[in-house]
Amino acid sequence: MNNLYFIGYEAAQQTSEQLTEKSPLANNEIVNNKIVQLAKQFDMTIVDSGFKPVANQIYFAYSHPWLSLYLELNGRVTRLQFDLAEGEVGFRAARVSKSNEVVAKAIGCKPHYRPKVFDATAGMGRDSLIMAMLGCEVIMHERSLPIYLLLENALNRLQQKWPDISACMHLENYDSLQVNEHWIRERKVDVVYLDPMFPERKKSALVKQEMRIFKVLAGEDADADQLMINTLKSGVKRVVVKRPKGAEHLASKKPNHEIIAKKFRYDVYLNH
Ligand SMILES: C[S@@+](CC[C@H](N)C(=O)[O-])C[C@H]1O[C@@H](n2cnc3c(N)ncnc32)[C@H](O)[C@@H]1O
Repeated sequence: MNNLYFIGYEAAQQTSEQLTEKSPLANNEIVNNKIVQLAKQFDMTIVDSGFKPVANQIYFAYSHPWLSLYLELNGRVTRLQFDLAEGEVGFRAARVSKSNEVVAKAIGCKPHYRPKVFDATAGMGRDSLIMAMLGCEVIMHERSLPIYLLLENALNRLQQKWPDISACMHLENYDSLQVNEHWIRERKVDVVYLDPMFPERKKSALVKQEMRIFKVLAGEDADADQLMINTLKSGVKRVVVKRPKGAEHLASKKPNHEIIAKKFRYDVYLNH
């Protein structure tokens, strides 16, 4: 998946037929500037009219302030955008309860203490948002470039709505497997949070086409055990792993304790 193409926002349609229509780049300065800037930064091609979407190629469209990704999967072109401040995600985030959130217990929040968290598998940024809402500083790593770009765009929109919260969320396009003891110490990380993909999620959450596309972009996270081993070696005080109920422990490491939530569980490891 090395080829990423930008299309103008006029081309931001949802079906293959519509995508093949003539679609000149929008005559809109903000939109054009944003597309040109991203295309330059990430070495992408700008496609502005009369193209056919190719299976497994990723297309982006920017319609200020939304970045959308289009991917053809099984003959259907689907659009993917990330919400943080908007929709259900924003609604839930606005109602975060400082005392009742399960994640607050898992990461070790206390009445006058908020840990600095490193979310090593940022994804759609939803868990990071909840932790930032709880008052934590969160460093977020996402290694998939398309997912990173969508998340960065969602964070930009979050900044308009909740600037104080977005100021606590620091996203980097980086592979967390590279993180070591020195980095953890230098960035003053108290807790590492891991939520790698889990194949069995296919049956439940991944039924939606958007979630299938997310999985194509992120892959299976087959190296999650290695990430866990590296994380424990980094000497961080606490590691929290989000797992589906009934799943094995990452790297077969038994946690110090488990917190069971409605749909998943948290494995908590304390590093002494
Ligand atoms: C299940 S999703 C995380 C969902 C996230 N907790 C949320 O609330 O939206 C897993 C994400 O972690 C990313 N990921 C997996 N291993 C990684 C690594 N070693 N470094 C950076 N990102 C990683 C994947 O690309 C994927 O986007």
